[in-house]
Amino acid sequence: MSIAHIERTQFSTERDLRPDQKAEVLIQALPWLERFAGGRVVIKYGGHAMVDPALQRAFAQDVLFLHRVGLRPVVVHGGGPQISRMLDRLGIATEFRGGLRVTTPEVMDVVRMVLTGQVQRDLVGLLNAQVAHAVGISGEDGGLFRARRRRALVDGEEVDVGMVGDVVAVNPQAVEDLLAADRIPVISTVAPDIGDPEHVLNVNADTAAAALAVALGARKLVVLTDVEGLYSRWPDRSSILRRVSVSELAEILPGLQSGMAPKMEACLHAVRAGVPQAHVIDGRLEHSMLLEIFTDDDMGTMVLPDGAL
Ligand SMILES: Nc1ncnc2c1ncn2[C@@H]1O[C@H](COP(=O)(O)OP(=O)(O)O)[C@@H](O)[C@H]1O
Ligand SMILES: CC(=O)N[C@@H](CCC(=O)OP(=O)(O)O)C(=O)O
Repeated sequence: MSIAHIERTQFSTERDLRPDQKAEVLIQALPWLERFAGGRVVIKYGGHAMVDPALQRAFAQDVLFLHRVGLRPVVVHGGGPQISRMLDRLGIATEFRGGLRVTTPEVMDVVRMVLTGQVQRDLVGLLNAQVAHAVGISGEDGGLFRARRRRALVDGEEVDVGMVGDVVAVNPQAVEDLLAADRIPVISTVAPDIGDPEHVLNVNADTAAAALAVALGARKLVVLTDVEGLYSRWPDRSSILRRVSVSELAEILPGLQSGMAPKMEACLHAVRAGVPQAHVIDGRLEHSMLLEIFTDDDMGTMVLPDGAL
C-alpha cells in the first residue's frame, strides 16, 4: 500500500467527524480567512507531488477554494518526472548534477514541450473542469521571466549543466493583468536567456516560484513536494524541522542534497527578499495546502525571518 494511499485513508476518516468537530474546523479557519483575505499566495506544485490523479484533483480543489474565499493563488508548476519520462520515450539520455538537469539543446526542446505543452495544459484543464478561472502562461510570455545561464555546484566544484538558468528579472505585469481579471495564473518556468533572448533556458521551478513570489509581494510561498518537509538529518524521519529561521537555514543549506537544495534555497531567497513566510509541505497528503493555510496545525517546514520564530 502506498504512502499516498495510507494517508488518504487516514484523511477520509476525518469525514466521520462529529458535528461539533466539524464546526470547530470551520471556526478555526475564520481568523486565517480574515488574515489572508485578498493576499497573494504563490504555490509551487512539484512534479513528484503531481503524479497521482486523486492528489491532482485534491490540489485543484484547494486552489479553487483559495480563489473562492478571496485569496489570490498563483500556481508555478514543475514537471521533472514528466520531462524524464518523455526523454525516456524518445530515447534521449538525461542526468542531474547538483539537483539540476543537464540540458542540451535537444533536451531543452523536450523540456519546453512537456512543461508548457503538456503539464501546464493538463493542470489548467483540471482547474477549469468546474469553473474556468485558470489561464496558463509560460515564463516566455509578456516578458515574465528572464534568466541567466548558471552552473551547478557538485562537491564544491562548479560544473556546466548546459542550457540551465536562474531567473534574474521578473516583469509580473502579465500575472498582474490576470489577477486583476480574477484569473488563476498557472505558470511554466521556461525563460528567455537574458544574454541571448532567441534562446530559452530551463529554470528550476522552485527558484522561479520564489522570484515570482517576491515580485508579486506574495503573503506566502507554498512549495508542495513528496516528503513531509525538511529533515535536518535526512533520511532520519525523526529529524523533521517544523520552523526554521533564515539564518538557521543558511547554515544548513550547503549540506543539503538533490531536490531539497533548490527548494530550500528558494524559500531562503523569498523570505530574505520580503515574503513573510515560506513553506515546504507534503503534496502526498490530500488537501495539505488547505490544512497549512486555514488550520493551526503545523504542516511541513515553515521558513520565517530571523526574530519571527
Ligand atoms: N534534508 C532533506 N529533507 C527532505 N528531503 C530531502 C532532503 N535531502 C534530500 N531530499 C530529497 O528531496 C526530494 C524532494 O525533491 P524533488 O524530488 O526535486 O521534489 P519535487 O519533484 O517536488 O520538486 C525528496 O523526495 C527527498 O528524496
Ligand atoms: C534545471 C532543472 O532541473 N529544471 C527542471 C525543471 C522542472 C522542475 O523544476 O520540475 P520539478 O519541480 O518537478 O522538479 C527539470 O528539467 O526537471
